[in-house]
Amino acid sequence: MINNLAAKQEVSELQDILYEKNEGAATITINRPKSLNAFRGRTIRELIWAFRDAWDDNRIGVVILTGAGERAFCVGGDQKEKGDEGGYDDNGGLGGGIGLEIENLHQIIRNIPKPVIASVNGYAIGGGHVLHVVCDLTIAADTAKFGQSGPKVGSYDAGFGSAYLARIVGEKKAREIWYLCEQYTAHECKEMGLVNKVVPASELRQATQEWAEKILQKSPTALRMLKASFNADSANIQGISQLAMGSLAMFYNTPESNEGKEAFLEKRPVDFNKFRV
Ligand SMILES: CC(C)(COP(=O)(O)OP(=O)(O)OC[C@H]1O[C@@H](n2cnc3c(N)ncnc32)[C@H](O)[C@@H]1OP(=O)(O)O)[C@@H](O)C(=O)NCCC(=O)NCCSC(=O)CCC(=O)c1ccccc1C(=O)O
Repeated sequence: MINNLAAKQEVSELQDILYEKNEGAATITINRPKSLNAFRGRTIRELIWAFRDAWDDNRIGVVILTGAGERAFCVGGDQKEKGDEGGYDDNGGLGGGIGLEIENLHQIIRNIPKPVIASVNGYAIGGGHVLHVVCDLTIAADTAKFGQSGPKVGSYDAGFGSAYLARIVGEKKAREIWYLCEQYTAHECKEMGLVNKVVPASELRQATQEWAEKILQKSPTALRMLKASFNADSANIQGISQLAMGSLAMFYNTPESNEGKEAFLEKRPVDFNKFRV
């Protein structure tokens, strides 16, 4: 898996996340609010490092993942950091060849033997939506918005982002989410079984804390084994995820994918018609 000593050297100073530990709970906050907490290569490396640290620390029994500011949890890959020739290359993190170790991040969220709560404080879009999907539990502010956007911007997560999503919301709904790229309210997501609890935005922090405290009162071994059991049923998606990220690396090198990215950055309507041949 991941050598956390090497990772620690690489992220010796956290720039893109905040990380705090308090009475058994570790809170990881994606801290790029100016970009609506979009992630770049460094962000993913820092997230992996923090999850690994929480894994190694026996005093930690629950992990909370959230976003800084009031607008966003995370809106996926930072389109402004994406190069013309294949992914989010910023000198490292070549997992899957897309310049982001996103597969490793999904794996560590799933495999850390402690419950992970996504505390969704705003937009959870694209790769940011996938992050809450792979967390064990999701508590959302009533102002939060959820959705996938890949096919609008020339991207996709055809691993846990699609196959595991379908297990949660059902095949039809998962296809709708990806094919139409619409946004859904927190209450709509609760109805789909995609969100566990919705609270007023001003109560999100407190509600998340209360769930963390309830989890901390439970047997850590029982929770560890239950999480392993829940994971076992969807473990085959890891192989699909490898294929998906490998194909994404090749897709990012195409004019079709670039059209999606450029249209978003230039704030103009996208034109994929020329690729329907
Ligand atoms: C999130 C929005 C719906 C918010 O809309 P709105 O409220 O109108 O605000 P904006 O004015 O659009 O945005 C404010 C400000 O933030 C910048 N910004 C927003 N999103 C991004 C981003 N992803 N990267 C960089 N910057 C972003 C925006 O440009 C504005 O800045 P200004 O300087 O003021 O112009 C809306 O913003 C939106 O739809 N954003 C795009 C979200 C997106 O496309 N995310 C990536 C999707 S890719 C995907 O879904 C599948 C792929 C995937 O999951 C994945 C898998 C493996 C690796 C990476 C990814 C990945 O996510 O890329």
